[in-house]
Amino acid sequence: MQIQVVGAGAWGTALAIQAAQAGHAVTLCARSPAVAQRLAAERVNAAYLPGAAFPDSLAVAHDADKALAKADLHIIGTPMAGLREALGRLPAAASVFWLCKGFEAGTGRLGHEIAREVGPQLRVGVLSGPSFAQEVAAGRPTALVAASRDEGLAQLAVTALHSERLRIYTSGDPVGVEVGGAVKNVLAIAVGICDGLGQRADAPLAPGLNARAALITRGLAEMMRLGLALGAQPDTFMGLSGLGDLVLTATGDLSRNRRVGLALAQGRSLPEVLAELGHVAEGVYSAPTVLARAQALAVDMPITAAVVALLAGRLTPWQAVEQLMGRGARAESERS
Ligand SMILES: NC(=O)c1ccc[n+]([C@@H]2O[C@H](COP(=O)([O-])OP(=O)(O)OC[C@H]3O[C@@H](n4cnc5c(N)ncnc54)[C@H](O)[C@@H]3O)[C@@H](O)[C@H]2O)c1
Ligand SMILES: O=P(O)(O)OC[C@H](O)CO
Repeated sequence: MQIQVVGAGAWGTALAIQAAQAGHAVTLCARSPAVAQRLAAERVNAAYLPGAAFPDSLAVAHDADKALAKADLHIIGTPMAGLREALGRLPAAASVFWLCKGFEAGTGRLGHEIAREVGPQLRVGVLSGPSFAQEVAAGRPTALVAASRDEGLAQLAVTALHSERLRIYTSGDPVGVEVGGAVKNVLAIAVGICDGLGQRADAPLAPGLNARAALITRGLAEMMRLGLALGAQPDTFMGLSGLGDLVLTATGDLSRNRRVGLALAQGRSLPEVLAELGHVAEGVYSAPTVLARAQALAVDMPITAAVVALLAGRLTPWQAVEQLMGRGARAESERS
């Protein structure tokens, strides 16, 4: 297969390497000609994925390269903020998967909603699941889910990427997979804040491991409530893109979203933390849109609401703990 990967960040680069190792003709497209030139010369993406050498079969190009219109499969590895533009540049009936996890800031759209607006004839799907780019690039065992309403397209992702090191499961519920990927990032910030407070020597009454487990579990309940209101299937949230990715991102220190939360708990400012991160932390940009969509559907998301207020500087980490712990009692299984 001819595969085009647009977006040469950590994740786009890792999957381009995987697909090339699986024997496909892969072109990794960087945003600027200068970056494309550097990647082609150095054969490694030192800025975003150091240490992962490019296989010989991996070509590098600049986005505008016309030859890329011929690809059998397009993979968009930009952050959510670049998805609309990247979709808009594809041929009308192209087959495409995106890797970004979030709601579009401003419009509040999920990827499949953007695709419906930008390219109604596109064959579309989302690839998600618990996956740190560094581990995938190093060939460490990983499982992902390729979700599309077009079963043939989901199988195309299997053909492109499935291997002994990277299992690709299929799903017919792109809405559930997208909601899981977007909301887990916000929850990972919350768990990072919780764990960060727990690490502070000056805080004997800080939240600990019990609180972390409670946040993950009640966060999953929030994710499901929003997903069901948006038309997702409940089982999806127990799968790789729901519970699986939530556990990985909330507890794994490779997570950028978790690291944002850990740093905020140490009293650092958000702009300072983001400047140091050097990579995208989608939860920061998605949190307000997750909350806005939840509110429009009368879905209660108290953890998300606390993260939004905290990121906006309206709440301190300690006040967020007090606010969440001070809520009235309720049944565990309440659906709204
Ligand atoms: N890194 C991971 O482990 C991982 C795993 C699974 C999913 N994801 C998701 O994949 C997406 C990309 O993440 P990443 O880790 O590769 O990001 P990254 O921060 O490593 O790289 C981002 C890349 O996108 C480019 N970029 C930034 N803004 C852009 C825009 N508006 N339009 C086009 N390109 C833009 C940057 O130049 C850079 O090449 C995110 O939505 C992330 O949540 C990441
Ligand atoms: O580093 P994060 O927090 O963006 O998470 C990366 C992946 O989404 C984990 O599956």
